[in-house]
Amino acid sequence: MKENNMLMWDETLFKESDVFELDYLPDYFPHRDSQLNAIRYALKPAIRGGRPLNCLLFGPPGTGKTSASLKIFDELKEYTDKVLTVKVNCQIDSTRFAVISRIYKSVMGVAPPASGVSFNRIFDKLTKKLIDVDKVLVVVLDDINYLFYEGHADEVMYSLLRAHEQYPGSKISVIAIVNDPEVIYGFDKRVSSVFLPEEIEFPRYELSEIKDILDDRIMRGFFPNVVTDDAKDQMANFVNESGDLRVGVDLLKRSGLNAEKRASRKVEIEDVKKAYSASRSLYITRMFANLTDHEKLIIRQVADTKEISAGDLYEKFNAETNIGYTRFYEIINKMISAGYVTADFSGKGSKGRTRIIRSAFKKEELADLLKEK
Ligand SMILES: Nc1ncnc2c1ncn2[C@@H]1O[C@H](COP(=O)(O)OP(=O)(O)OP(=O)(O)O)[C@@H](O)[C@H]1O
Repeated sequence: MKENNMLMWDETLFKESDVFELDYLPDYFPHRDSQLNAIRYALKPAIRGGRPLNCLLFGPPGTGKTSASLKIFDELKEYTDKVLTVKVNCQIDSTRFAVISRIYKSVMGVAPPASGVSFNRIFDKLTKKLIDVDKVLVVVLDDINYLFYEGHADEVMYSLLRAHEQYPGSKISVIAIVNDPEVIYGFDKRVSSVFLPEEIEFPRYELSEIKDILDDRIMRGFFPNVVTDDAKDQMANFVNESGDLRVGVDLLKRSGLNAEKRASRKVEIEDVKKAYSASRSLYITRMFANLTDHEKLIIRQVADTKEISAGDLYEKFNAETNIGYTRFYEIINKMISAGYVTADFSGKGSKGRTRIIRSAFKKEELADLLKEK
């Protein structure tokens, strides 16, 4: 009898669609043991009621920084009730008042009044509560770079990290999450002298690691044998272009939905290819939002050409910004290590070997983002 490859109306390929949601915290969290151990070590003093060490988790997008901290929070809560944990998404809460309101709400169980009350009043109530109940507070400031844009980073960090000076007995520590570790050089001295974080790097995942993580998600999320081997390989190769696991999780979901749309019982390579442009544009939009204006300009200048020598690019960049060679090289090297541009040596240059820079993005992929600038 011929196998029925068509899906009935009430059938689905998804066994557990929650595992493809971005806030899903996976049980299986491989290839991050050293990072998880480093966070455990930093938070250990909290178990004895002490103030934990501060941490700086850094690495490219989608490398598990947020998930790793949340997993350790879960572990910690199983161990002790001495610790309160809060995650603040600084892209959403990007002012001192917003950050403290978020923490207040989590600790007190109610939001502070939206107006007519000062930061100091709220902070005062919050810290007194922590002292009263004798709890340690660990705050994750996710995407902390967003606090710098309007100049709130120092005030937020200062308030949290020096709280014990004003309120003896309060114990607050911070886990700052960021793509680019250079962010710590942006803090003012009063903050950097107390932040002194454990720096924990989250490197890009390798292809074999991506495959391993995606396989586990497929096993949990889809019914058996739904995703073909070709489709799996295609997905892993796509994710490997950016190294961003978030693209992978999104790709799995969209590919499954594409297959269902065709009423197919299998997720095939065509479903993955069709899904990829939406998943990739999600990645590019997020990547772009995290760049400084100078970095955006370089990305645009490289994408405008098929390829450009490093010297010519410097001249174009310098003409618009007046920025010198050393800083230009720092920015370009950062863009290379993030994988946003590539650099190959060519034998051609008039002064010997020259670096040829190419964009990792097509001009069209950036067009909408660049229009906003
Ligand atoms: N080692 C891993 N095992 C399983 N899933 C992972 C792993 N690393 C990342 N993921 C998944 O990838 C997605 C992105 O992870 P996460 O948000 O923790 O990354 P991030 O480094 O904090 O990203 P960003 O810098 O963009 O905020 C999540 O859905 C997460 O479940």
